[in-house]
Amino acid sequence: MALSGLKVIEFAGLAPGPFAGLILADNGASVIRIDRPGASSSDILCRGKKSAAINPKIPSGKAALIKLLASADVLIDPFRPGVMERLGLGPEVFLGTGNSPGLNEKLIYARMIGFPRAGPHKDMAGHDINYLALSGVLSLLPGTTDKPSFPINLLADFAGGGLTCAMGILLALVERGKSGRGQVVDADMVSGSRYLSSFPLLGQVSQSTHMLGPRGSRLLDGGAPFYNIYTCQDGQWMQYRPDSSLDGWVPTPDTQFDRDEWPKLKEYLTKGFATQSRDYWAKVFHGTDACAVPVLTPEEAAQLDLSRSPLPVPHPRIINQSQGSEILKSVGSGSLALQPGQHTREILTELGLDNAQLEEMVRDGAIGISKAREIAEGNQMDFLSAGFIVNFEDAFRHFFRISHAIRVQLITITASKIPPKYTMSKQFTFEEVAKHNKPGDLWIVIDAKVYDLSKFQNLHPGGVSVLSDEEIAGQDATEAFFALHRHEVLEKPQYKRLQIGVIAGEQSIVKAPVPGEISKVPYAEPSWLVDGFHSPYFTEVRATITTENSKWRCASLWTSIYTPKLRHALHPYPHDSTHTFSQIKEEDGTRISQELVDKMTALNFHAMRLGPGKHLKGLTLMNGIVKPEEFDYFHELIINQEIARCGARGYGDGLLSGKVIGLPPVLNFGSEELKARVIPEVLQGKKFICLAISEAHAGSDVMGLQTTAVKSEDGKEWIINGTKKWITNGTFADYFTVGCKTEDGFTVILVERGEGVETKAIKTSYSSSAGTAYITFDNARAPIGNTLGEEGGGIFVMLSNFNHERWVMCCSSARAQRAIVEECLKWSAQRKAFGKPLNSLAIIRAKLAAMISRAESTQNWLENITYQMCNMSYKQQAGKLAGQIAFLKAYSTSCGQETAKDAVQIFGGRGITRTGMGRFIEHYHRTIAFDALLGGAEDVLRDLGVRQALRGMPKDARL
Ligand code: HEM
Repeated sequence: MALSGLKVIEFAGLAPGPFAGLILADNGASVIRIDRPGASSSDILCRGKKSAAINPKIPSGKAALIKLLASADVLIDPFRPGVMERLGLGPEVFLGTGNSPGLNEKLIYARMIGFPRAGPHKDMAGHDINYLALSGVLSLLPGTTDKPSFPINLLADFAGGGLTCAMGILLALVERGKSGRGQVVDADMVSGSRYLSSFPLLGQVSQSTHMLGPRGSRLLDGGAPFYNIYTCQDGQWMQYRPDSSLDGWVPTPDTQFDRDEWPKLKEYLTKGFATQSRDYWAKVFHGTDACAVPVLTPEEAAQLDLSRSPLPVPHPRIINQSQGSEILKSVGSGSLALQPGQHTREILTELGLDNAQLEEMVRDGAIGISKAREIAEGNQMDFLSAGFIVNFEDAFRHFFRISHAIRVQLITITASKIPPKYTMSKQFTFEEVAKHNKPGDLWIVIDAKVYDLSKFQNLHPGGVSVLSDEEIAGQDATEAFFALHRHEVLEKPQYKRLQIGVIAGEQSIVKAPVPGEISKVPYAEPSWLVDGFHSPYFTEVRATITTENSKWRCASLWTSIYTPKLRHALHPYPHDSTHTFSQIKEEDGTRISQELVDKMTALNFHAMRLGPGKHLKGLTLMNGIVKPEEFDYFHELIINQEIARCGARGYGDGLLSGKVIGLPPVLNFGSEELKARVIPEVLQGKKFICLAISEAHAGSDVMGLQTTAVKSEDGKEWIINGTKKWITNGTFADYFTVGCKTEDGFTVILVERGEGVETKAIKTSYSSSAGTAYITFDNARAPIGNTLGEEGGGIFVMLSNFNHERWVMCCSSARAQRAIVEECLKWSAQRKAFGKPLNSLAIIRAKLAAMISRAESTQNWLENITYQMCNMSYKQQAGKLAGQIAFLKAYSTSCGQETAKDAVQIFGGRGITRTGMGRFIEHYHRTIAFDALLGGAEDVLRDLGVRQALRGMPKDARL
């Protein structure tokens, strides 16, 4: 194609810039749209383009953009004057100035703005209608006598703007072919509209008679009866330059240009056309030179188009560019939706950036990587789901490959796209459904709802043959469906739309899980949340809060997280209601947004995660649902368990787990000055902190750590050297609570991010949403006042911290096991093997029994220890509970590992598949190893517990 090999970088903007890019893409150019990370896009002019989400305000993002532009042919700048310059991406950077060379002097730097760049309106915001108004063209357009009307946004945005800009780019390319140099193309919509309107504007200047007179009286603005639109009998219109006669007054050939006769001629034509339908008149005039044609709808126009496509095809056609396949291929070469960041990884990898660099850029907010794979899969599934126009193009592309015949049929279907044939509440009988039992006319019933899969069948990820099976097509496929799909499949908008009605007199029985609702599945909730059960620990006061646990989730924190509006703001790419925020984050690995951190701050969530204590004084907790002085470890237990409920392990840690383990040493052992400075900003989510103990050299063995801290000559600072590994939240932390070897032994020091501190991401088996880091301290400095506890007394600081940290892990582990129990109970009931539900097999029941027992025993032991914590001082806890908690931690994670293993056996292949029925099992099985290591490996902890017990043995104890 004409522009093959041309690399175009288009900064995302409104209609004109994207249209210029579209013209280039349609003609073979590779167009990359640059979006802002986290932005959403409703741009439909994205056919054949790719998207990279890059933030030029972050240094690494800017560097990547410069690299990209240094190898590009064309840049499309849609911003107001000065924006690109302020970003350091102005034309001079690439094209050079008189004195200094540019980075890419072949670049064609196309600038598309509204008002002329040098005029008085240059800095004002505007839209098509404003540019048209200032161009002088709007005042010439038809309308009523007192004001003109405007042709939607076609004139300034597209004709005077995008098209003109594309023409400028082509001219510059021709020029570059001669000179070898690129240049700036300066296109503004006011000037473009004026140029485009040369005919009427020149007509005005030359005082052409056609252009004279008030609006509505001139040749081309509705004045002339023969340049007009007439309503026919059926309410449709004819556009007409006539040549006819009628009773009474009869126009003569001279009447046409006799302006005094125009009113009569108009009336004559108006009455005449109203006597017959539009299609009647269309037939009368067809094939004549009367210049009268019907006014078509876009769908009808599509039928007449050579391409037979409802999508406008690139034009003009260039000789040798075959009008059939080439054009259609280019129309079908992209979707009407382009996800911001969909191709970031691909584009930047091509540019030479490696995965580690990309990960780091994601964390820095320099780039956004949307879930391209899912989107690609989504596109596949989305085709034609309900004849929605946005899906049409993919469907078209898909079918185009299959056969011409189907393609034509498809166009017919989608051209009449809009009103769905049925509403979701339309009632059918099983007999009616049964008639639709063939490919192409295929309905099924799932849980009393009727789905029309005729258009979806070829796009079904499980294939078409399963759907056309005689036991499925036209039948009640509820059982077959739930054996193979999670319920949330039906909740996804693209599949929900397949529902065309319900079965009369039948009730749906499958209930979609509602976030925040208490599960009715046995053992899916701890007993104190289950109706009819009692607890010694969850008192009336606490129970109100806890049994309204769902309220906690629904009404406060979780609503903030899951509210669709917020979710949209936080995560702009499309997803359905059940594909929760946490799952998305877990998958894309980006860190939680500041907006979410702030929402949590508003509830004082960060403070509550540190347990009861002075730090809560004066705070309003959870919108006042619990008083600071009443807040105890049971409340904190609930918080920890609610976080675990999201079933996204890395994301859970990304919700600032680093603070839960990194801040207590400051809280309990920091100087007053340090506490006053650090604690408020961390609890308010303004700064992030992590605990940096483990190293490549030593993990559970803290005394084997090799990071050193020595005092500076003046004795005022620590100078720290060494490395730390597997540090949760480390990639984005501002503060590091660091375990160091010092002269006196082991000392804990608070180090601030600054010179000598470097962090980089470590890829682990869970999500990089957790910000797991490798840290290097290279002569990093910290004031002596940042010492936490005694010099050489670090082990004491850490021991008391370990208790809390391990207990938090036990809370999460108990909850996570329960979620797996629920999954397994549901799956074994709905999955059939050897003709019976899985749960009819004794071996499966034995596995369930073991899982339930493990989850229950972990929770019950946990509650007992929590009760002890509520009744002991921090110091007493350190002395008495270290062993208990170490045992529980080792027990719960070993239970978790067993449960993960059993669950995979129950789920079979699905248990190791990242999507579909077993996705939570796969996730748990993959990430449980973390829990078994963090806070001390299981064997180390057990041994610690026994040693503590041995120390407590009475000297006189004898058998
Ligand atoms: C509204 C109707 C249906 C929709 C929207 C639908 C959608 C899907 C989706 C999205 C998948 C991908 C699986 C996943 O990752 O979860 C899938 C897989 C599958 N579907 Fe369907 N489906 C429907 C009906 C059916 C029916 C009635 C059958 C009949 C047996 C069926 C059989 C399958 C099979 C065998 C797979 C592959 C499962 C696997 O890989 O484990 N589907 N379907």
